[in-house]
Amino acid sequence: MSPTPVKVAVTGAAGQIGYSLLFRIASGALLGPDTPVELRLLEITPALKSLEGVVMELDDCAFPTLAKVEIGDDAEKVFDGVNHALLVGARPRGPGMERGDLLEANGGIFAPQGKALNKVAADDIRITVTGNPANTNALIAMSNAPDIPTERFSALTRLDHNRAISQLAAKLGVPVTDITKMTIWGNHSATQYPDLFHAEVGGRNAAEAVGDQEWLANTFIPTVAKRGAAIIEARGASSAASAASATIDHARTWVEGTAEGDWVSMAVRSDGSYGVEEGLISSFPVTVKDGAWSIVQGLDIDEFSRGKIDASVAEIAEERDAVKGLGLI
Ligand SMILES: NC(=O)c1ccc[n+]([C@@H]2O[C@H](COP(=O)([O-])OP(=O)(O)OC[C@H]3O[C@@H](n4cnc5c(N)ncnc54)[C@H](O)[C@@H]3O)[C@@H](O)[C@H]2O)c1
Ligand SMILES: O=C(O)C[C@H](O)C(=O)O
Repeated sequence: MSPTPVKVAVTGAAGQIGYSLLFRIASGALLGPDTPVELRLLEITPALKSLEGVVMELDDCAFPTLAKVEIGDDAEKVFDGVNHALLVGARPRGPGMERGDLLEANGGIFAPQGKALNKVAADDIRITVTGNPANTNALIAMSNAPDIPTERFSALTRLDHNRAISQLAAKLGVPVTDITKMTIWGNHSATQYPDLFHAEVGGRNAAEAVGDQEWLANTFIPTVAKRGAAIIEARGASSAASAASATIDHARTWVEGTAEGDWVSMAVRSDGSYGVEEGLISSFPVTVKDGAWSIVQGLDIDEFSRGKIDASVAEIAEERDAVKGLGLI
């Protein structure tokens, strides 16, 4: 095992996602069985007692890869020297709420956290925002961390990506491992666009394999895009274990890279690719190599896809304008 632990910060560590995420990270699911991990857990003061209980449980697992756990309510202390920051802590959506309702409540969390990361994180810091509205929270954190390269900020659309793979696999009766090149474009919200025109099933174009535009437009897309709401409706609480799992998938791909001939979905700062306004945090198909992501270039976007991407990006721009109005960026 390598001697120096990798420092992984998790915010909202006493929450629902945290309760699944921490045990996965500690057991090596993020960085593998040979890399010790030091967990740095940030919570608000009233949640620290509950977090102490979670730490007792982490201790009781005796994970060989867990080198140390530190907890606290001071972002500058918790983020000191961290290599990965998984920003989960935010107020989740309740029944009937849209993600936009969360902008103000959660925006105030991500500006100070961006500032703290800017001040004390390690030089190789990589930041993944899971807390909603994830794209805009990532923009807020990024805008408040001028010394951290913008490509180190990302927001989670891997859960949507995984949901899209799962729905497609079920429709075609194939294993999820047959599906490659899935893309989620745009916002982690109901406007997101899960794209089957570039996905492949066993090497064959997915939209052609489905051969049913009606299903694609009126079942597949809304099922994936509204899955978060369906889970809230069914569970009375937002997705947690699947969100934690996707957060691990996202951060692990960032470390390990994408498989040859495949890509993943990540919400990252747009460089203007595919007509997405530069500077917005939007989901794209990306490949990852040596710890750096690149937006997949050269995909043909037809009129149907263009309309869907534009609608979701327009929503991200509206959120950007709203947080600008609130002085958060
Ligand atoms: N991007 C995605 O795919 C995805 C999926 C599921 C959930 N989410 C979002 O993740 C977030 C967390 O969900 P959850 O179910 O774990 O919620 P939760 O309410 O169970 O936990 C959130 C935790 O964050 C903590 N917190 C609040 N403000 C904080 C701050 N300033 N610093 C540190 N911690 C803080 C709270 O005390 C709480 O323990 C929500 O915003 C939810 O909507 C995103
Ligand atoms: O939809 C939500 O508010 C929760 C989460 O973002 C999800 O997609 O499950």
